Amino acid sequence: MLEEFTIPAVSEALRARVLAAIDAKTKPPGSLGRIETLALQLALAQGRAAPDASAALLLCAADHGLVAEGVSAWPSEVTLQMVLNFMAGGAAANVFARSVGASIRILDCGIASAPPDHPALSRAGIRAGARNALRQDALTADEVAAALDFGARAAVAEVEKGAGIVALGEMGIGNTSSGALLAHAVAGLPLDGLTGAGAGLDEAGVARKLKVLRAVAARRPGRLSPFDALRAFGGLEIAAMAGALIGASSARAAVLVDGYIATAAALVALEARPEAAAHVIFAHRSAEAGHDLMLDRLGAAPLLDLGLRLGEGSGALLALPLLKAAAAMLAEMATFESAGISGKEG
Ligand SMILES: O=C(O)c1ccc[n+]([C@@H]2O[C@H](COP(=O)([O-])O)[C@@H](O)[C@H]2O)c1
Ligand SMILES: Cc1cc2nc[nH]c2cc1C
Repeated sequence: MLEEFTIPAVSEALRARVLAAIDAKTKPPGSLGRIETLALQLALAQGRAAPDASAALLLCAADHGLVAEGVSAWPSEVTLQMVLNFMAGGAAANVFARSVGASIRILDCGIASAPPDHPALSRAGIRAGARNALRQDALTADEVAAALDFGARAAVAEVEKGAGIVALGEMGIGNTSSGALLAHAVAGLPLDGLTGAGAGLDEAGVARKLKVLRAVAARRPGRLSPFDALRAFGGLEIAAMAGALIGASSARAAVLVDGYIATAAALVALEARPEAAAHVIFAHRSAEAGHDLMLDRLGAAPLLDLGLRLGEGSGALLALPLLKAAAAMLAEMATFESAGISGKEG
């Protein structure tokens, strides 16, 4: 998967240097807890002792033919309508991005009806939505490869424009179904534990969704490779996020993963490219059932637990100030020596 995007190995010399720099700051060793490990992770991911916390959110949007089977409380048109909202600056993602100083690039990875041109929009031009995965594979091999490549190149472009952190968020009615199916097929997690309300199904709706997902999974039973799972279950935005994770890692950025669907993309990408793990930070624990199963499988300790289940990168943007604080700690905090403070006794 994306072999041309090679991910540099973490420098052990840099690790020692950054750990020493953190311990030289005016605080008892370890007293900034997770902020210290975040600072180290940012530095190692970026390959520099003074990491950059400027962030770009890739907002990956696409549609899903499986919505025809009643797996979402919302119609597919809402994907495009929300993308128009992103363009107008009115969505939660826009509000939070403005409040934390992150940029947003909207990626039309395969929306059923194309949005109008906009300076913040890039188009994949692959296909207008994934096929109905109950009837046939959601994507062809060429479509998966193109979506991975589109995401990887979009991420590299953001790093080249100056982002040290690439945040991954999405918009796609029906995409919790793809997320559940991918986590089931790639990681062997149980489908019933992975199936939740998504954007607002009631109890009967969740039961219907689980029935559909079981039937979809039965069409492609057993464990699948990350690539084959994306073919079978889609979606284009999830493949693009998986590609973006690999692309951003290859370009020496940290990757900030949003909620349930972005984590499914990370599960797929890290199964294919485990060497990217050093770059990946999980922003929050979503309220969507099954997110904790994915996070546990990844050995991830998300930064926030706020009961969020929106998507669109909202949780990643809310976690960003913690990363900014970690980078600022490394860059700006005085050392015992510079501040003339006595060292610890004993
Ligand atoms: O990020 C999450 O944890 C999350 C959890 C549930 C739903 N969503 C959002 O809701 C949409 C998918 O929900 P659904 O029910 O249509 O599959 C999609 O646009 C996601 O951004 C997002
Ligand atoms: C309104 C709405 C906004 C969203 N943002 C991300 N997923 C979403 C799903 C819905 C339904």
